[in-house]
Amino acid sequence: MTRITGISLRRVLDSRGNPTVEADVLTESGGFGRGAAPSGASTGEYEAIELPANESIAAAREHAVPRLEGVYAGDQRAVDNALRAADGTDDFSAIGANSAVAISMAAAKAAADVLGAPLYQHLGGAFRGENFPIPLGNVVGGGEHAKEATHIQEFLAAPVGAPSVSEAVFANAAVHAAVADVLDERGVPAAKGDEGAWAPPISDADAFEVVEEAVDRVEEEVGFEIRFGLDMAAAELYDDDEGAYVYGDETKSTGEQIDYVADLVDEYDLAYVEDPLDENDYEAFAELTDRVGDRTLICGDDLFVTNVERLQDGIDTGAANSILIKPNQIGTLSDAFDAVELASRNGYETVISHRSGETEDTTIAHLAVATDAGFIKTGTVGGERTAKLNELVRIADDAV
Ligand SMILES: C=C(OP(=O)(O)O)C(=O)O
Ligand SMILES: [Mg+2]
Repeated sequence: MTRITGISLRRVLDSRGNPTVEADVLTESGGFGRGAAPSGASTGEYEAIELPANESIAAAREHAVPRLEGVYAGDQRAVDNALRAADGTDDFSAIGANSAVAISMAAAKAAADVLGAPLYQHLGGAFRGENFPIPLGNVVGGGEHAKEATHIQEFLAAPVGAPSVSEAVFANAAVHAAVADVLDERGVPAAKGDEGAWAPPISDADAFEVVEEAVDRVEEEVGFEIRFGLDMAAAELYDDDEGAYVYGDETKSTGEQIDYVADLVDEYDLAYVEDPLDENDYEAFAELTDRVGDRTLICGDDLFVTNVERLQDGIDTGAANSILIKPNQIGTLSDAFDAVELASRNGYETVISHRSGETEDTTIAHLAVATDAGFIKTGTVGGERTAKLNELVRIADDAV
């Protein structure tokens, strides 16, 4: 029933207005699935390769589509193995991770369609957990996502005490609105960055104050615990030649960066810190995790790039206690699942994530529920972000 009979690939717009790959998968019994690739701006050095959309589409049409016809979409590993075989490299540099992930997600949706199950149920199976992920909501940001804003890439609301997904999602939106109020009261104008977070021209130190104030206001209003966290995207701050982290005119050695982050964790009771150190520095990650890993999540994004080999290195060295999962970093849903499984087996928390360039695709909301992930990071406002957040609300409401 789920045998693939056709795959169409096309260029569509992503949220930055750049071309990205969309895939449609059809099965012999009329099943249909559509997936679209997201795209990063602060990409990790070890990610699978995204090709220009038209090149990726041409290569996938030539090498992947003929191999996939006849494969069962319901057998996700067979689909993803066929994608890997068609590509022939270990980083999807031949057909592009953008076509690969779009097809991988579209096949999963086509199979779910045939089976008459919601995607999270198809991916997670009958015995998936009953938990829902806590959404981490980007409310202030800069770095590679906005010019003339904070050096730290993302300040993320974390509604850890929310009684439901819906209340968590609305709490993050309220923090986003409260940040606008606090900035307004301080006379700070703010545009928005790539993910819809406010991108004010203020120092990182001021941003901590603004976000703390906004979180406190909303916490009081909703009556449950809201903390916040960061994505420091420190590989973008790290200068190899200087051997230091560069914050405008200031620099910090690796030791100073570890002290800085450890102090921030304690001063602001941070729930989460993603990529606090350079993507090549497992040792520094391990030192920081040793210091604060008992009271916060130290998450590897650029460090692990959803790659089981890099995650295993992290497990072996004690680097981080959590992993960001971005399917397009590795190219297929099977690879993303393998990373989740290895993480879970070793006590690492999993955070399913969007990219800064997104589409209306909602696969990651289903993936987060299917894998019983503790968190999902998919923005706060903006159509390409609310597409996932609203899908999460629908899943919780059993209305997909
Ligand atoms: C979502 C992120 O940004 P990008 O997609 O630009 O890598 C991130 O770094 O976690
Ligand atoms: Mg990141």
